[in-house]
Parts: sequence; structure tokens; C-alpha cells
Amino acid sequence: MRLALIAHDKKKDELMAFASDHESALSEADLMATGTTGKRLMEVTDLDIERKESGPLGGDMQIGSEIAEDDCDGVIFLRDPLTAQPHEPDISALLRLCDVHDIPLATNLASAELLVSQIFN
Ligand SMILES: O=C(CO)COP(=O)(O)O
Repeated sequence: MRLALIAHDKKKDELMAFASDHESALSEADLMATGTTGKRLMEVTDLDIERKESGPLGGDMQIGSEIAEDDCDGVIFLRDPLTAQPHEPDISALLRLCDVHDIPLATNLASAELLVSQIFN
């Protein structure tokens, strides 16, 4: 199970709390994250995470590439719906690729809880 974890800046605290709550389940997965999200996750948990570039520098695209290659089984992406992002086209492309390849995608905490409980039950 290869899982991508991503959060925009205003959602990072939520993702850190989520990852701490689910650390034991998440430790069973092969985890990757965008740059700053991955750095923060490794500071607050003992999870081993492959860090991509930061989102605005291409990290979303790198994760999208793994999806296109069938190397990613799920994405938790806590998006900030209230703040414009400079790399919006990259974000849209990543979300689109999840749909193209039928990859489970959670964009808020409630759906992230469902995704993790289904994958790791
Ligand atoms: O911008 C992001 C996703 O679109 C996240 O990138 P960071 O994890 O580097 O903040």
C-alpha cells in the first residue's frame, strides 16, 4: 500500500494531528509526501516518509507521476479551499489523475478517516 500525504499550509496542523492519531496504521504503508508536509510529518511522528519536492516546486506533479505509473494506491490531500494557490494547475492535475486512475482520494479529514479505516482494518 503506497499512500501519499499532502496538506496545504493552513491544513498542515490538521494533518499532523491526523497522522499522530493514526501513526500505527500509517506505519504499515509505504508513505510519500510533498516536501514541507513530509518534513513536518517526520518531526511530529516516527513515520518514514519519502519526501518529494514542495508542492509549488513540483511535488504535486511528482505524486501525479506515480499515480500515472500505477505506483500509488491512495492520496490524502488536505486542501485549503479558502486560499488561492500559485500552483493551482498542478493541484488540479493531481486530482484529475486520481479520477483517471480510480485512486482513492481524501481531501478533508472526514474522508481521510474513512479512507484509513477502510484500508487498514
Ligand atoms: O502545496 C502543496 C500541495 O499542493 C503542499 O506542498 P508542501 O507540502 O511542500 O507544503
